[in-house]
Amino acid sequence: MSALRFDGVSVRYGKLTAVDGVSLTVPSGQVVGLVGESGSGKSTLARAAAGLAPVSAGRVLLDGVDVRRLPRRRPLQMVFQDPYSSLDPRMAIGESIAEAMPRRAGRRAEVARLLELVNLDPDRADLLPGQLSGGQRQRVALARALAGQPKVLVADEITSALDVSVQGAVLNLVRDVQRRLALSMLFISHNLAVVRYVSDVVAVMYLGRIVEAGPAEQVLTDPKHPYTRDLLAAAPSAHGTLLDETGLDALADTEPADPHHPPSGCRYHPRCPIGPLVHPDRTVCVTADPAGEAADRPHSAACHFAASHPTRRSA
Ligand SMILES: Nc1ncnc2c1ncn2[C@@H]1O[C@H](COP(=O)(O)OP(=O)(O)OP(=O)(O)O)[C@@H](O)[C@H]1O
Repeated sequence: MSALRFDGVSVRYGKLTAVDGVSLTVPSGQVVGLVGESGSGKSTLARAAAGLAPVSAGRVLLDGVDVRRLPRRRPLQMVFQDPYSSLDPRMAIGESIAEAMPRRAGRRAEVARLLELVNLDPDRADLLPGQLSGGQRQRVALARALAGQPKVLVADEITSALDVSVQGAVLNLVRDVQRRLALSMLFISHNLAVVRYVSDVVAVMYLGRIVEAGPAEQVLTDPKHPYTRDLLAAAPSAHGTLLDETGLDALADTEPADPHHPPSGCRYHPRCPIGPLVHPDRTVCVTADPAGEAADRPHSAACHFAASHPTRRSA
């Protein structure tokens, strides 16, 4: 089992800081669900873990080792929204899986074992990805990721492009495999119900920063940060079934955030229902960055006034 740690990680694309000084740990054998609106930096953080995004500050550590120093066949593998990003459409699925294996010996048997692990018939190893359904292709992408014998999986919106009818099955499979192999997993989804279903810990991202993190149930039933509360309020089905759409993007009746011009102080202050919009004396929200408040406590929120406002549960 291995822990993945982001240690003050920033990623810049030109003048845009997509990820800004993020510190977050994915503990051994646990699932950390990462949520936030589109453009908050979730995929960029995931890509930084896999060495696919340019880290301009900080480090990503796997068991204390900088991921930039890991061998090419990394103990960290990614599964993406679109399985075609890891599967060659002209290559038989068995070959795609075999190609990702560290050793040549015993590949055929290992391909069969992996196909069985993801509930696919090993006799279908000669099919091309285009001959499978979307859900089956995503199972193959998972098998290919597992072929690299990872310790950590990074899953980025892996069910979002699938038919609603197969999302639950793929999700169950991923959760089952994660538990069986005791993998550590960073799991990204815009669907709060999906994140709740698989995650031990939930981290909430806003404009490149983690604004709240803690045990999944606590964050989702007793959110501390006004942004998390607004997200949950905009997603009434967060506690509903897996198949409900949660509509994270429906949040803003206020001005959406512009990552090119992040606000001063707390980045949520122009939209915040407990900030200077409503309490003009709360100038600290405009002048001081509350990032320090989100230290490595079990349940932390980067907000100057989180403590002075009752949570939903106690309200
Ligand atoms: N390769 C890139 N070059 C320039 N800007 C990028 C690049 N990748 C991402 N960005 C920008 O970085 C910010 C964060 O994007 P990112 O895709 O990480 O967000 P996200 O939370 O995953 O959103 P989504 O849910 O829509 O995928 C956005 O403003 C995006 O436009």
